[in-house]
Amino acid sequence: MTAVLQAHELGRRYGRRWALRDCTIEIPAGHVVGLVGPNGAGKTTLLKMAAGQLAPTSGSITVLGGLPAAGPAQLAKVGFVAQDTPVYAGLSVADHLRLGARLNPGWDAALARDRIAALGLDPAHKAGRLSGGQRAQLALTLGLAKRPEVLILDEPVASLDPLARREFLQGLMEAVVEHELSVLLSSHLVADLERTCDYLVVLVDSRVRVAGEADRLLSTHHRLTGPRRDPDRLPADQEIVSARHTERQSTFIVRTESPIHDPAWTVSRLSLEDLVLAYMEMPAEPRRAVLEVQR
Ligand SMILES: Nc1ncnc2c1ncn2[C@@H]1O[C@H](COP(=O)(O)OP(=O)(O)OP(=O)(O)O)[C@@H](O)[C@H]1O
Repeated sequence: MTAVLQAHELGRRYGRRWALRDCTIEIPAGHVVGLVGPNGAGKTTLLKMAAGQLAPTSGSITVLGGLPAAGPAQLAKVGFVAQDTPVYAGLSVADHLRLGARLNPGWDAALARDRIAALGLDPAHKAGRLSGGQRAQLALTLGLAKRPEVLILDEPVASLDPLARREFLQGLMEAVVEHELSVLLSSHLVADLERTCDYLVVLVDSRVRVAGEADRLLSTHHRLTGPRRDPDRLPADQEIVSARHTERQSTFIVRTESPIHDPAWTVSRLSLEDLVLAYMEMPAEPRRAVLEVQR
């Protein structure tokens, strides 16, 4: 199956500063992919390169096997909803749908109309008078009605309250199931991604720290708690993501494919949030660095 996004040593620099560097990644199609990382990590930079709005400084990127924005066919396959829910304040909801129909050859007018009705939005309402949540829903509707194969959403829920956030993500999940599309979505809030995403990419300081299917990441990462131990005495196949020590006790988060039999450890599973936070806190050059978990 063609990868939804494939990048090889991809990098983007602004002046002398790298916003994204050495990004080598292959994300299979058919997932809801969460791109997570703190402010300034490089999420928007990666998504804009995938959408063809920004050219790489180095390396290469393909989306569904094609170069981003390489022509009408590629443009039709990829929907992009930029940060801050881009709608035109002076245009009505109906105007937005007309514009969408004009600009997109594969426009699904029935989908757009039905979704707007289901959301209870008045087609005559000006977008500038909609709430943040309603604007986000309008932008999502435009992205979905284009009927892309992959929908890229940059921080779609950042400005929404928890209820609007949940409604937005629920609507997105329903659309994913109904239209069988892949989704790439960025957020700095892990809790949003926990319910929504089945594939995760963690970006910190312009580098990919870890990437992989959520289930697989969860089954290969463990928290070990036990008597204080030097990290160098852990088996070589246990890659250390984080280590904390008190005078008597050590707690490690490790990644390993092998079962852990050491009776000295209490082994516990991680939540996705624990896992992401551990990678966010991981120093850039840890002992036995874990850079990527890819499948
Ligand atoms: N147009 C630009 N000119 C100069 N530097 C930029 C530009 N756009 C982004 N950067 C820098 O590149 C880095 C990555 O930015 P990017 O917007 O990709 O991060 P992000 O992870 O999306 O952050 P956020 O969560 O705050 O949206 C940051 O240090 C940012 O300051």
